[in-house]
Amino acid sequence: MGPITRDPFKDPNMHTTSSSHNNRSSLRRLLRQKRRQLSSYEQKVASYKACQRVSQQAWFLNASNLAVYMASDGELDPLPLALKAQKMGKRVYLPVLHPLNSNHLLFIRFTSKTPLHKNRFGILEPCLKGYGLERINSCKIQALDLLLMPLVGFDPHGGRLGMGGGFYDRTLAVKPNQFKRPKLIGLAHECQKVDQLSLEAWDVPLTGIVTPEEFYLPQ
Ligand SMILES: Nc1nc2c(c(=O)[nH]1)N(C=O)[C@@H](CNc1ccc(C(=O)N[C@@H](CCC(=O)O)C(=O)O)cc1)CN2
Ligand SMILES: Nc1ncnc2c1ncn2[C@@H]1O[C@H](COP(=O)(O)OP(=O)(O)OP(=O)(O)O)[C@@H](O)[C@H]1O
Repeated sequence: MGPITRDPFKDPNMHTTSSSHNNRSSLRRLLRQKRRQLSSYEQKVASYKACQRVSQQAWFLNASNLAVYMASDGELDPLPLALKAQKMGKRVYLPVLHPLNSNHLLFIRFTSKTPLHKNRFGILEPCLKGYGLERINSCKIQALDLLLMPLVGFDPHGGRLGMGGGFYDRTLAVKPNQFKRPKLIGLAHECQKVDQLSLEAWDVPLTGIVTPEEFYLPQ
C-alpha cells in the first residue's frame, strides 16, 4: 500500500507531528489564505474585540513600553490598542527591519508624528532615512515590557508560526538569564489556531495569545 497523503488545505492539524520545512510553508500558505478571507468588517470587529480584551489585562495596564506592529495581509490589527496606549502616556514602538543586522528587528518609537514608509515586504514601518545609526531612537528589546506579536499560526501551548523570516526569533535570541524578556503576546484570529505546532530549536514560546474570542495562557 502506498503512503497515505492528506491535504493540508483541508486538514491543518496534520501539521501537528511533522517538523519539515515543507509542512511549515504549506501551513503558512493555508493560514495566510484563511485570515485574508475575512471581510474588512470582520477584520474591524476582530481587531476591536481583541484590543478590548488586551486593554483589560494588568500586563497591558502596567506596561510603560510596548511594541505593536502595522497589520498586513489579514493580520489582526493592533492599531486601536496602540492609539489607546499612546493616549494613556505609554511609549509605543514599531518593528523596523534592521538596516545592518539582517533578519533582525529594531524597535522605533511610534507617535502621531512618526513618518512611516513601506518596507520591502510592503509593511509600514518608521523611516530610518536621514538618521545616522547612532541617532536612531530605538528601544532595546530588554527595555520593552510587552511585545505584541503578529503571527500566521499559533497553538494554545505558546507555539508561534510567523512569516518565515525568523525576525522575531533572532531578535529575541539571547540567553534567558542575560536579560529580562518582555511579555510576549501573540495577536490572532481564531482561524489561525492549530492543535499543536511542531516547534524548532530557535522558536521562542509566547507568554499568551489573544484572539477576539479567547485569551490563551499556556501553562
Ligand atoms: N505586520 C508585520 N510586521 C512585521 C512582521 C510581520 O510578520 N507582520 N515581521 C515578522 O517577522 C517582520 C517582517 N517579516 C516578514 C517576513 C516575510 C514576509 C513575506 O511576505 N514574505 C513573502 C516572500 C518574501 C518576499 O516578498 O521577498 C511571502 O512569504 O510571500 C513579510 C514580512 C517585521 N515586521
Ligand atoms: N535565533 C536564530 N538564529 C539563527 N537563525 C534563526 C534563528 N531563529 C530563526 N532562524 C532562522 O530563520 C528561519 C525562519 O524561522 P521561522 O520559520 O521560525 O520564522 P518565523 O518565526 O515564522 O518568522 P518571523 O519571526 O519573522 O515571523 C529558520 O529557517 C531559521 O533557520
